[in-house]
Amino acid sequence: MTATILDGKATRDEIFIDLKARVDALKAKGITPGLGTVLVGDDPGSASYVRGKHADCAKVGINSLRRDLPADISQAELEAVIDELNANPECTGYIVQLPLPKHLDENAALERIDPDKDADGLHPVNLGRLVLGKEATLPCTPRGVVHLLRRYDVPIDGARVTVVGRGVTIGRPIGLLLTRRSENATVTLCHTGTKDLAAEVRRADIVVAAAGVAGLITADMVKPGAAVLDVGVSRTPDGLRGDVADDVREVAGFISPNPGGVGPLTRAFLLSNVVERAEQLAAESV
Ligand SMILES: Nc1nc(=O)c2c([nH]1)NC[C@@H]1CN(c3ccc(C(=O)N[C@@H](CCC(=O)O)C(=O)O)cc3)C=[N+]21
Repeated sequence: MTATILDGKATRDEIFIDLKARVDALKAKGITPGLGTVLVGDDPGSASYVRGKHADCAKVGINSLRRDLPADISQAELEAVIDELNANPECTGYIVQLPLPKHLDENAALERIDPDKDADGLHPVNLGRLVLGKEATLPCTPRGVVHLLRRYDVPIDGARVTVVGRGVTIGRPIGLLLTRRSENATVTLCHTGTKDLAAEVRRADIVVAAAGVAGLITADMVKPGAAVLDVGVSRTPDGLRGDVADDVREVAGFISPNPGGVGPLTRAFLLSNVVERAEQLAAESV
């Protein structure tokens, strides 16, 4: 058996068609959504991700607000830029690109973002609202995972999901989405303290690999027919590698590759969060 590919780029293109129509409708009412990015320093990887986000904005008609800051900026200077975006009516939502240089206090910076402008959905207020089941801006990568599964009709209700990795962008929050009544999955969260990772992965109908360890998930660990989403990424001497070994596609029923899987959807849902916020503001102003 060869797995069906969960195609993140094709799915992203579908989402963009919908977003573009919604942005056009907002523009007809005199509202143009704007996505801000705050990039500190000149890490080539981070710069390339930020470029990608602005290229996506251009595709759907969202304005871009770029704030590119030198690596040696002080905490106070960074927070002044955050305050400016919080106050700027052109900015519907924004992100502070992570990681920040080590001398800066990342949590203090993230908490200073206006929760209503938190396009990542990673502000403590939004994560707290998600835990409480209140309306919240949802984190982009978990939204991407759920959307990709639904797009390819992978059953989620009642499924056993094993998540590998406890990072803030995906591992921690994805269980909060997948265990809502609307998804109804049973989720196990594995990490470096897990005693028998292979056994936990082998029981899963859906595996979300987000550990950032190249090739961690091997074919012998995967239940035949399972859906395997490769979300982790590592820089290796051979280039960028995902968490999922190549031969898993001979066992899995569905696989989301990396690159070309969840990554493009993370970016699409960043824009989606901005468009949703602009629609809320438009509804409030009538
Ligand atoms: N505040 C913040 N929010 C983030 O969401 C955030 C961040 N900081 N810091 C870094 C990570 C990484 N990340 C990626 C998003 C999309 C791709 C992506 O689209 N990748 C393409 C390949 C790269 C490309 O085509 O440019 C793919 O998987 O096919 C990758 C990585 C978001 N992050």
